[in-house]
Amino acid sequence: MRTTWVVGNWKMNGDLASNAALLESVVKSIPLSDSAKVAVCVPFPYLAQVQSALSNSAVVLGAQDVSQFEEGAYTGEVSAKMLKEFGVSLVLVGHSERRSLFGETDVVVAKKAKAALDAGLMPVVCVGETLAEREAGQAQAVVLRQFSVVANEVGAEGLKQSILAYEPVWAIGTGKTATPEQAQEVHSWLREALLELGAESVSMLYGGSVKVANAAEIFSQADVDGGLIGGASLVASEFLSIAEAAR
Ligand SMILES: O=C[C@H](O)COP(=O)(O)O
Repeated sequence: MRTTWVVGNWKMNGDLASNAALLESVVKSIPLSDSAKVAVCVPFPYLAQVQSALSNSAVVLGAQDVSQFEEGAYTGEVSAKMLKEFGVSLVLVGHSERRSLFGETDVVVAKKAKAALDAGLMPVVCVGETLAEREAGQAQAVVLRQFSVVANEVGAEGLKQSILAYEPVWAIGTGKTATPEQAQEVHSWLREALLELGAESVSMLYGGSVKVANAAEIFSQADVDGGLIGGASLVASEFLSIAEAAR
């Protein structure tokens, strides 16, 4: 039985006042026992604020990145152990913005997933092709390469403690969503790869311009187990309606 997740990624947005208002609306509307799990991945400086706002709620606290290193002279880095101390349960690794803007390679992403797992965090491993790669017919090769580097690092047991997220780079923040069929096709490639490793129960999310209008149809695809939501996670009513669509 796969778990359905709706994970909000605030990216580099928010401030103390708007976070408080957003969380108040989200927390009061998410039932303590829910068929879909809801999480928010927030910027590091707000972890303490959000941890406190989410106490006694079913909403799970997540971060957007984690260091591949455990501890030491790594200026600017935040370790998995530090995230744990603030009640973080899951962490995004390999988001396309980290890969393209901050030079994270497949190997670095895999090490981050391993560091998260070693500290007892659930990595949300993001994969996805660019428009140029899709147009060159390379989507399958790219996504499976990104997946397999992580799989080799963490093994089947590590994958079973992880979530996968397929985010076509061309659909992120562009308003251009993959069609439900395009999303399902990529998810089916990944599901097959998971099956070969005996890890087919891993939840797989779709991300990229998910909105209230398209969420239900995307989530109804056979291999889609919810969504990774960027822009729409900053508006309580939209995020809550998307969570509703996942139930
Ligand atoms: O992590 C979330 C994704 O990058 C999707 O962002 P978006 O919903 O704003 O397109």
